[in-house]
Amino acid sequence: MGMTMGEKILARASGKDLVKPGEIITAKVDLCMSNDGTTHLNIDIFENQLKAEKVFDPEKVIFIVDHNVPSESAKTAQVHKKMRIFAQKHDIPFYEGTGVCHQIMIEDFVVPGQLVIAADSHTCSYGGLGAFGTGVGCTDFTSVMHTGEIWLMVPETLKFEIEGSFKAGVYARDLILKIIGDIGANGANYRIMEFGGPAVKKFTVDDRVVLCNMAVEAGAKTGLVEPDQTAIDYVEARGRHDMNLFTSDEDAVYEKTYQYNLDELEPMIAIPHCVDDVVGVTQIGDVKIDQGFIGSCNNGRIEELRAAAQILQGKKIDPYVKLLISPASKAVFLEALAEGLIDIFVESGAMVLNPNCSVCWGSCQGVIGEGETLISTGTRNFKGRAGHPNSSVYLASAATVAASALTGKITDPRGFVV
Ligand SMILES: CC(C)[C@H](C(=O)O)[C@@H](O)C(=O)O
Ligand code: SF4
Repeated sequence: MGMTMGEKILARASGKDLVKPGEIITAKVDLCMSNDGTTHLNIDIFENQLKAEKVFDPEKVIFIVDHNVPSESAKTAQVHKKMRIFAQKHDIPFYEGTGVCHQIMIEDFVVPGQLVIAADSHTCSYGGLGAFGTGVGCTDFTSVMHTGEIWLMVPETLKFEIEGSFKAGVYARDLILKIIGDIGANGANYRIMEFGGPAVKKFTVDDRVVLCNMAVEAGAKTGLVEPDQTAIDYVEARGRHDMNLFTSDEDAVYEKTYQYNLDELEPMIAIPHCVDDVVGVTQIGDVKIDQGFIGSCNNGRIEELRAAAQILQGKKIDPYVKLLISPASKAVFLEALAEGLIDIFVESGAMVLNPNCSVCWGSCQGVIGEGETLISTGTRNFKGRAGHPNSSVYLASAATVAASALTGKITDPRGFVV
């Protein structure tokens, strides 16, 4: 019986030839990462409860300040200071204010075939490069940081076979929203979502990351795309050459297979307050907005910024609407600057912010008030996610957010793209 690529990654990490769903393994971790959402708690557990002296490997533990940066309060400044001191003491890579943690991991660390554990739920993003990334809580993370090992149950795998090609104005973001809407927020609980088929083979790494990043919003343990030349080129261009290219066997066993055709896909919107409450833009009706946000680990990369710039070029946003744009990393920001995208955003009336979690996290900048409505490229639209408990968040693609900022209400971007 064959194995899926996810099973192969876990077999390698646990030193076995074969693993099966349901089996409990002890695996060696290739990298682990923690951000300012919870690292202060991890440090407390590490120092005061474990009384640990050293991290398992200073080259494999990464701290990233991205959620509340620059700090908006003395309390978060203290959290960042604690991270900085620990990182210096243990001589581990430390990033502050240079991008959303997952984007930095993808740009600077992850290679196909790795097992990566991080104290953040969207660690599943690394499946875009063919790596098994998964998020854990503080106690599990602290133990990984100390021992370099973790126990895991091997998940079942769901296969998503994608064919066709995107119509103008429709993106990978719309596909993942559609999938989550169809299978539900618990539809992939503790499963691997493996995305494949002829369409995905043609996807860029950015698009693959968009799919895998939101796997956790369907409850998945991770999302994966088979690594190929596209993934190899991405990591080799960034100086990383040592990798394992695991692909699924012909006779691998999947719990279920789903089929999607991109030719039939329209721009999709998740309506408040659940990520799986998804409708097509043509069904949305008249929804006025107060603010738009383009950014996050799901949709703040260069391809999404290009899509937004194409729509905003030479136009002005609605004078009673704010549009906030935060490139996902310093590298993305510099690329956007070089391509003239930042000029287009600023000329349109948008506010361009430093790379960080920003409005997606809803506690640092661009917080919305009572009764306000946000349309966002972030990952979640839970009640209060972007600010006041009585506010509303709609999730959509960068193109839909840009088109909506121009008109002041949720708008189909297809009328704006060529
Ligand atoms: C702060 C962190 C623990 C959290 C997560 O795990 O996802 C955050 O990144 C989020 O998106 O809600
Ligand atoms: S951008 Fe949003 S989803 Fe991603 S890590 Fe930050 S807060 Fe979490």
